[in-house]
Amino acid sequence: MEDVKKLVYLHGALCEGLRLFPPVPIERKQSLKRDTLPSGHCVNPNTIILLFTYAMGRFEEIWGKDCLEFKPERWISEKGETIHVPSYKFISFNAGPRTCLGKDLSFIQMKMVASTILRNYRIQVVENHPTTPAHSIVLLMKHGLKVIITKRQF
Ligand code: HEM
Repeated sequence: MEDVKKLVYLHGALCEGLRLFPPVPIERKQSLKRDTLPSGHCVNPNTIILLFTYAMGRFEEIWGKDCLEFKPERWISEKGETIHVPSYKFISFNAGPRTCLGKDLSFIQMKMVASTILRNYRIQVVENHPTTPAHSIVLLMKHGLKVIITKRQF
C-alpha cells in the first residue's frame, strides 16, 4: 500500500482519465428551500440542478488551453510530486459533504490493478476502434475498448 503512493505518473494518468471520462458524468441536486448560490443565482424550492461533470472536465476556463489533451504531467509539480487539485475543480468524485467516500480507496485499487497489469502485459489499443460514449447514468463505452494484449517477457 505504501508503494502505490510513489506512483506519481500513474496517479496523474488516472486523474486525467477521470477528468476527461468521469464515471459519473452528470450530478443531480435539488434545493429543499429557496436559496442563493455562490454565483448569485437564485434557486426556488425543489429546483433540480444538473452539474455536467463530463463538460466541467473539459472546460478551457478551468483546465486551460490544453484542456482536451490527455496530459498526466498537469498533475505533477516541478519537484516531481503530485499536485493537489481541489475537488470543486476536479469534480469526478463530487465535492463537499456528499463527496465520494471511496475516493482514496479507489485510487489504491486502481493503482494496484493498473500497475499489476502493466508490469505483466503490453496493452495496445486497436487502431481506429470507435471510442464513443454510450448514453447512460454512468459513463460507459458504446463499443467497449478493443485492445491487443501480449505477455511481457522478463
Ligand atoms: C473511480 C472510482 C469512483 C468514482 C469516480 C466515484 C464517484 C463518486 C461520485 C461522483 C459520488 C457522488 C454521487 C452523487 O452524490 O451524486 C460518489 C459517492 C459515493 N461513493 Fe464513490 N466513486 C468511486 C469509487 C467508490 C468506491 C470504491 C467506494 C467504496 C468503497 C465508493 C463509495 C461511495 C459512497 C459511499 C458514496 C456516497 C457518499 C454520500 O452520498 O455521502 N465510491 N462516488
